[in-house]
Amino acid sequence: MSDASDSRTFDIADQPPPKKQKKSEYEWYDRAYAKASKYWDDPPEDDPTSVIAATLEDKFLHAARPFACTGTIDMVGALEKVKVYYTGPDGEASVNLPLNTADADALHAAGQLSMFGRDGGNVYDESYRLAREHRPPQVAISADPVLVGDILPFVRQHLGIDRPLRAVLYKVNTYSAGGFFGAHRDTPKGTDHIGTITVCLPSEFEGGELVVRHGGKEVKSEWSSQVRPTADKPARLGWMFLYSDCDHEVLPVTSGTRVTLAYDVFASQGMEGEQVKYSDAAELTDALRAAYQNLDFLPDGGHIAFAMQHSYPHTRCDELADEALVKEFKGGDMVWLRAVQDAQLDWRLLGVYSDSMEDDPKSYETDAEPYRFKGRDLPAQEGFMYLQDALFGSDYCPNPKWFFDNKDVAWITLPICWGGRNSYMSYGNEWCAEATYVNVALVAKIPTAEEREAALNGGVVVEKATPEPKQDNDEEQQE
Ligand SMILES: O=C(O)CCC(=O)C(=O)O
Ligand SMILES: [Fe+2]
Repeated sequence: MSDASDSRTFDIADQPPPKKQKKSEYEWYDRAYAKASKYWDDPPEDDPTSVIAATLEDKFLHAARPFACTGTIDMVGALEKVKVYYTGPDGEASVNLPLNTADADALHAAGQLSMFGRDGGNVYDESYRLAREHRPPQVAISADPVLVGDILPFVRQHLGIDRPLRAVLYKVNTYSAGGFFGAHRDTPKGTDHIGTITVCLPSEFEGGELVVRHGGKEVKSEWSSQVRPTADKPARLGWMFLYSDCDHEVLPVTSGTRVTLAYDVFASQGMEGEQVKYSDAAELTDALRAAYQNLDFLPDGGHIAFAMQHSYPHTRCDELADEALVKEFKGGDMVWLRAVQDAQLDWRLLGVYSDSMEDDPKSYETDAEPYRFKGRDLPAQEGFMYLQDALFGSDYCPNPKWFFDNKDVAWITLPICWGGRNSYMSYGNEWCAEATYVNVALVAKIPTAEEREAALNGGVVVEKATPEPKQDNDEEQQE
């Protein structure tokens, strides 16, 4: 396992910073920051709120889910005679699997140079990505390994994804000796774009491990030794699924030619009414209820904040960002949401952004400073705001009325990555203006001890309030 600080994010703001605002408009923010930092910097051990927040953090982090899974498929039956067709310099060509050295080299030689997304377009930069590619319809495979190998049902079961998945072949990557692809996230191609599947074709190569990192953990492929046939084993395909917001890289190929199929994986939307029961959500709900009922916890009232552990694709067109976004929640984030909903807390989803990224257009470089929280050391100038108000306009438009009412914020889980504020273009394996990753925190309101006591005695249930209309926010801002 590598050091957690290895992870990098690649969203860089492409727009000018938001207009300078009058001092008075920042006051709510400074107050809230001062209050919130009480729980990040040396939380006092004799403070019940800090102790309960730490217990909750422990329980919530424990409910994390895998972010990637990997396996192999024997090349028997429908895969035994599979062919890859491609357009080469002399027209149409085809190769059999397992790839012999001459065929793998010819496939590589016929490919286009691979670019990647940066600074509002695709660039070719061999210090970051050295690979070639073929894209459909210039490439095709006679039997689809994702279907034949039943990869999608396995992924759904292993990662606890309750929606049907669809995999679309995006391209064929080839890497000769020295080839690699630096750490990146896969550019979202829509709000339903959830993951990536890479299938490694059998050929002779060494190195070229695909490494996926998330939240301080890593999953690594072992394909160079797994895919080639031996005396007693058929050739195999290696595969990996990853949530595409997770950082991943292809380590240098040390010899031979490595060939992979890259698929974009989409999750079906509109599956309401089919809620899966998460057994660990019940335990988290109980912990939240216990905290709520403990009148020593945030006695003056305030908020608890959970930074979601995955980033989510968001588009300019999402009007109801909260509702649209929670439907896309991945892994443990869905369990956390369910727990907060079941505890009937009044919650909102707020964007988590880093201003500092705007100053560093080179953060895609592999030696760039990672943007990640270290412990509870939250940088001072971070903003939390309504997604629909804040993301794409340049207006810095928080909603102090609901959120920053000068109350304490106890952070239960902290963000592990985030994008720049107002960052629209995404930086990843391909430039795409369709959607961008956002990082969000689920923030729930905790009434004062007095209010909670009254509610508990009267059996009053605290319900999620409907979001305030935008003009209310504007009025509040102008006051
Ligand atoms: O070739 C691989 O294993 C992964 C390639 C990749 O990450 C990409 O094309 O985005
Ligand atoms: Fe990738």
